[in-house]
Amino acid sequence: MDVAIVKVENLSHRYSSQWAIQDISFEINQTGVLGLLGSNGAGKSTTMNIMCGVLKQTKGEVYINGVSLRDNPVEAKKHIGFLPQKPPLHLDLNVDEYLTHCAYLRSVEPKHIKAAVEKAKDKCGIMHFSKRLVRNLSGGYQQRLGIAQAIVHDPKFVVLDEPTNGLDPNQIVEIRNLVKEIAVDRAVMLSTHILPEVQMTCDQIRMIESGHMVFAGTMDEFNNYIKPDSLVVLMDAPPSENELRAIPGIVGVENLTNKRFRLHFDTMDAISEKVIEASVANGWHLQEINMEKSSLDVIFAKLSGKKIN
Ligand SMILES: Nc1ncnc2c1ncn2[C@@H]1O[C@H](COP(=O)(O)OP(=O)(O)OP(=O)(O)O)[C@@H](O)[C@H]1O
Repeated sequence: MDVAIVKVENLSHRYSSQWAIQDISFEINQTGVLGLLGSNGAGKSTTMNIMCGVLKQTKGEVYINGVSLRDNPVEAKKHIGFLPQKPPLHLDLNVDEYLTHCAYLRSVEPKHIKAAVEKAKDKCGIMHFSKRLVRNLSGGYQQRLGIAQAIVHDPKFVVLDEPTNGLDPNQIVEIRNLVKEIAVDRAVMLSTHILPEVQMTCDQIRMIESGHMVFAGTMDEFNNYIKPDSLVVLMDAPPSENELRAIPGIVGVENLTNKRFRLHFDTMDAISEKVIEASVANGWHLQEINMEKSSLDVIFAKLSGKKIN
């Protein structure tokens, strides 16, 4: 069986007397972007810092590519790249000097450093800035450089802490695309507060609240965490509300505007088909039919308030 890229086992951490996270467990088995969500103070940074080997956990284990971060930190860290919220840039070095320094710190073999630097620059679209001082790069290119330093040693696991923070809208789009690109052949864990960013970038979601894991699943599962219970329909020749209420599965009808109705249902079992069939059979001239899904904000709020057992 293939070894997990990351395995987190019963991770708990206490700052003085206060538990910041408790009993967090999950695995990352595939490449792609995993979003780590949670309100302020939920425990995301604590979890990420432990997973990057920056903070030593009170309890539990983290394995990176099967290597224990506690027992063999040097070996485990060869497989980890990290871009903290504040990129660790050396403003007085040029791009090549800085990346060479990072590759050296990351134990890339000296004979492979030049190629590793070129590859990271190429991946991050900063080839043309090789000799530019880091301080003279724009915010977006500094962030690209931050990502380049996180992948210069070609790690299997990369952690990015709010990588689009402080960027302008164009730079944000570019960095999101870059994050998706680097996640093609490695696992990327992304912490962000921006829910549309999560939707656009992430394949998997883990959500922490008050130090506990409250959600673990795919982006689709997160999107559908709150089951829809209504449809909005537009009909050119609508029947009475009573006739709509008589469709099997429909339990309530709201007249929204002229010819537009919200239909509440109790079970999703082929409900759209039932409405369409009734419309065709009775000549109601159905023009539009849309399932009403909860927004990410509503799902996030519901999970944030989830009771911890
Ligand atoms: N160095 C520290 N000493 C004591 N308590 C800490 C320390 N760092 C974090 N905490 C506490 O641990 C809990 C989790 O904090 P953490 O920074 O991991 O949350 P977070 O989800 O990353 O929050 P944010 O989104 O605001 O960065 C919070 O209650 C926080 O106050």
